[in-house]
Amino acid sequence: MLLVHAHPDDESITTGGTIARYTSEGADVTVVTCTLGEEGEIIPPSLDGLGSWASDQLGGYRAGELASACAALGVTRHRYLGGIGRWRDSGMAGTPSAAHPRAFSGGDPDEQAAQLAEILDEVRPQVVVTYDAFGGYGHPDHIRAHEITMAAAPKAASVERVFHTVSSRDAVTAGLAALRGRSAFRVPEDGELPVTPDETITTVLDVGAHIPAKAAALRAHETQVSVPAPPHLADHFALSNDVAQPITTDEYFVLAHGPAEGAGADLFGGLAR
Ligand SMILES: CC(=O)N[C@H]1[C@@H](O[C@@H]2[C@H](O)[C@H](O)[C@@H](O)[C@H](O)[C@H]2O)O[C@H](CO)[C@@H](O)[C@@H]1O
Ligand SMILES: [Zn+2]
Repeated sequence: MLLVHAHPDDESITTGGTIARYTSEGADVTVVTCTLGEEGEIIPPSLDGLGSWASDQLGGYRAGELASACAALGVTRHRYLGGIGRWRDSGMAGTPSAAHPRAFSGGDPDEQAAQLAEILDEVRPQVVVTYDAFGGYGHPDHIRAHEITMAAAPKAASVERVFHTVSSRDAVTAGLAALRGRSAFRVPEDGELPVTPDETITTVLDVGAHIPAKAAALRAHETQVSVPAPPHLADHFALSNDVAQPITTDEYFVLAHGPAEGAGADLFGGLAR
């Protein structure tokens, strides 16, 4: 399996349970991260001086967070698209950082797809995972990660399936309902978080046994993610916007390429392993 993510933290937020489950089952799992997350906000006040508005050292710091998160998930190998530092976090849609000469979303998509194809040829994954066409929630780097993955992965000789990682409307609604009145974070209204209608989801992967590993990986991204401290059950987290998001015991996917037979509860279902 190979997963293509835009920033350090996405691998844990959207697919942390999936990575932990498959590595625990002995699968070879590669994470490709396209940027260093240089334009991120910073949660701990003591680390604020790392920000792009100050010393601009956040990218290097997040590389360390990512290494810790990958270790917590048992990731087999990690690659930066084009090599570490080649592409820079573009910032949220409409922010000036998109004009940076190394901004990922402003780069040549053909060059970026070729860089990904090089990693696919090296690693030879059976299954590839990335975001849907909206990038999950519209971040320009997530959208570009989707675009280059869909350009490169279906053509790669080893790739049998490509999935989009999505959030289930029903699971998010139920998760938020269980948080109301007991979370230190703001619990959003139904419909406020970007979700996928459950009738379009093709694969529901049970990751309930791997929530501790996912929570440890989320906590490794201390500049981006807050997870309630134990002994609280790690059933939710918040980003720097302090908006509660449920940690669900399933992770959800839409099959975008390859055979559907056997893929309902296992990304490798029905494939020779
Ligand atoms: C999960 C994810 O993709 N995070 C991105 C995102 O960070 C968000 C952004 O700073 C937003 O302004 C905040 O309100 C929100 O809380 C953050 O999660 O965008 C960052 C800048 O491109 C990126 O570094 C971060 O990884
Ligand atoms: Zn991201």
